[in-house]
Amino acid sequence: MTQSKNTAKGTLYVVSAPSGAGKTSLLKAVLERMPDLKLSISHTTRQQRPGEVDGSDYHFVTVEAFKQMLDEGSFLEHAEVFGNYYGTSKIWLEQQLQQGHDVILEIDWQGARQVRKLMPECRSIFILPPSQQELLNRLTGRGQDSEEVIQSRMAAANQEITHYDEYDYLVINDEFEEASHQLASIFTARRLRLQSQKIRQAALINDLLG
Ligand SMILES: Nc1ncnc2c1ncn2[C@@H]1O[C@H](COP(=O)(O)OP(=O)(O)OP(=O)(O)O)[C@@H](O)[C@H]1O
Ligand SMILES: Nc1nc2c(ncn2[C@@H]2O[C@H](COP(=O)(O)O)[C@@H](O)[C@H]2O)c(=O)[nH]1
Repeated sequence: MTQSKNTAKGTLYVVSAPSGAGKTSLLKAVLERMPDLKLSISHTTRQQRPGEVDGSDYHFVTVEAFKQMLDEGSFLEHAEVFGNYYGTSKIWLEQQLQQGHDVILEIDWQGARQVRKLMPECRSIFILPPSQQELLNRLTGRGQDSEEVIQSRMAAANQEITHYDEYDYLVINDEFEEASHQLASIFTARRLRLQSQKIRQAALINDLLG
């Protein structure tokens, strides 16, 4: 049986949240449970944080290299966030989706808007912290940003949060385990759709049907 072009494709997910809300930590926990999900690694001009690995957390590039990639049309979307450039590589993403992988983009609301316009079939998820005070606690507790950077991220959080209702799903990251289960359940539910199961479970279904 030949699969139609559309059904063979993976699902694209866009995940956004104010800085410090916990999206990286939550996605890491979900990926441990669902290792076949693919997380896109963005290019950024921001400074590498202690403990971050080039090519794993981000592709850290110079402003010149970023602008060259932009001129060459290498990015699906890009944005300036907190004074640095961030972008999603187009080629890698297209290959993964074409091969049927589900891919997650961890990007800001500006990038999410661009992706929704280009790929309206994507599904988007917004993550909120339980309160402003807890967001500040998390940014401070992470211990990786200066006081000045933390203050600018708190100010930007108010702006980012106003965009929550542009997304398909909303997860409140209060208790970590519960939020990570909720996030995982979004990916799982989509995989259980009949059209998706017909592809994923083709061998089993064929066997049962005889
Ligand atoms: N539910 C939670 N309860 C308590 N602490 C949390 C929770 N979720 C995440 N954290 C902590 O909050 C801090 C910020 O989390 P994380 O780095 O994942 O945020 P982020 O949204 O990815 O931020 P950024 O956009 O700046 O990368 C980390 O120290 C993380 O361990
Ligand atoms: N539009 C895009 N936004 C991105 C991308 N990669 C990350 N981000 C967002 O930037 C901020 C800051 O992240 P940080 O790791 O420097 O704290 C956060 O909101 C990310 O979601 C991207 O490729 N495009």
